[in-house]
Amino acid sequence: MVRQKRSRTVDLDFTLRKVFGKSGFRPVQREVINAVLEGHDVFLQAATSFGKSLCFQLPAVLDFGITVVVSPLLALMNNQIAGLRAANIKVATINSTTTSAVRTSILDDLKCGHPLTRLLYVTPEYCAMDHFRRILRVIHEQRELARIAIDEAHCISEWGHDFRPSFKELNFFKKEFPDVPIVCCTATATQRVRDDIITTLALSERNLKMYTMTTSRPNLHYEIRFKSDEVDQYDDFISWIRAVHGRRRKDAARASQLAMQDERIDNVSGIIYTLYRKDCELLAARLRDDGIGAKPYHAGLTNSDKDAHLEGWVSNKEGYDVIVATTAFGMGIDKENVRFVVHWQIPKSFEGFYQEAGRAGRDGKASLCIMYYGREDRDRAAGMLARDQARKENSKSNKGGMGPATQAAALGRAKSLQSLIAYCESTSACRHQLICQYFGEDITPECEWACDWHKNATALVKRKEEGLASEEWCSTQRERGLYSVDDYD
Ligand SMILES: Nc1ncnc2c1ncn2[C@@H]1O[C@H](COP(=O)(O)OP(=O)(O)OP(=O)(O)O)[C@@H](O)[C@H]1O
Repeated sequence: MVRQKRSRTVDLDFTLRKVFGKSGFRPVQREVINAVLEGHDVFLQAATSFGKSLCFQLPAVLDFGITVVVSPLLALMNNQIAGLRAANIKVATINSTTTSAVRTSILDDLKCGHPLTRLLYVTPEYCAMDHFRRILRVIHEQRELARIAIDEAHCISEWGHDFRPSFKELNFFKKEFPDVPIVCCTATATQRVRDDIITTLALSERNLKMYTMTTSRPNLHYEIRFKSDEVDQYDDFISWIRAVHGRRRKDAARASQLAMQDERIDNVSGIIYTLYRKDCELLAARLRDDGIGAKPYHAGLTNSDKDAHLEGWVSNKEGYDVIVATTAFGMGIDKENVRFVVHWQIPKSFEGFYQEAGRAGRDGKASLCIMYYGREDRDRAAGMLARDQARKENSKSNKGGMGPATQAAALGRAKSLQSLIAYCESTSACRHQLICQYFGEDITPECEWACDWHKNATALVKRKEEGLASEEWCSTQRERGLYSVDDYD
């Protein structure tokens, strides 16, 4: 049911400034926020760093009742919660790291039916728990369940059909509380994924407002650096980062500006993504040996190490300039001054690549996204995907055969990697254009020399010829089983 429209311009602008400390809305944010406040279900797809979170956070502060935010990753929850707490917003999270005393006090607040908590961050798995559902019913009876926000909503389609089935069970919300609006936010959804999310959540077209904006990020400079197993790309990277530090040091005006802002010359904040945990540790250690403040981040670290590394990096602490991470550190992480994102190998999906590269340049300043691409790594990534797929097919939950949605998701994953390979191998189109094309956008995105093709297409062709192993070589190596892979995550 659409709520009656009321004049709230003053409230919106006031809350934006006073609570969130922002001077104005970005394009389309106001429109989306109004739709949310009017009680529509909202599907918001927009580029990384667009400011999608504000579209459910501001209504949560302004409106009455509680907003339940379903979020897939702990790092992402913690990152958003830290920002909200800094703005004095009453926010809570219940997840595997919440202590029992804190959990009890949050649950006490919820159980009364009139919670003081404005935003509650939970995982989809927690939403599937009976005791939590009982509490939600109490809050709903008191008409205090304002809305459900599903952050990174593409996970419903990417993960819900196999390894995190609780995403699929989020259909519980519309079944039990059809009058409670749902807001879905994502930066990465193809048409198939959008349709899948809407069907899974049972969002009705009558009350649904769709906002699909461009994925283009003109301030990101995309570049492929071709490599083969024969060459250690470390030398290339370390020369590059040292050159960046050197330029900052040599430029007297820049150096004194940094000194005045109490910033270090070598605080060039960045992320390096690797597919394997062992690379993560080794690379971070190697960088530290070479004087670069680098820390690892992967699922095998203790929670306290992960928190310390994330916190040090976010606060620009010395020794924490570069995070070397697996995909455990990706979606949604928001830090404004990330000047580079490097993919040490090709990731397993186009969406993953776009999400991870999207951590760069969130302050709107030019930032570099480098991918080291080798055909041997391509074959390893394909091998991983095939192995993941075989595991899923053999898993208990698929004993009766894979359903059509599960099959479509599997096909989607294979297509995604194929498209990313085509992106890396391409020497005949703008990288921004290729990204938009993948997400189904029929536009020519802005690219002011912001990709390797636009910078020098001839040099790109040459670098590819010189840098990659030949297909013949890769196929013989494949036949000999040389690209089998270790465990990763
Ligand atoms: N109107 C605004 N004015 C200034 N800054 C804003 C505004 N709206 C959002 N931001 C800031 O933009 C940054 C990115 O916002 P947010 O994290 O919500 O991005 P997102 O769209 O969810 O991106 P991603 O999909 O990459 O997670 C945040 O630091 C946020 O505070």
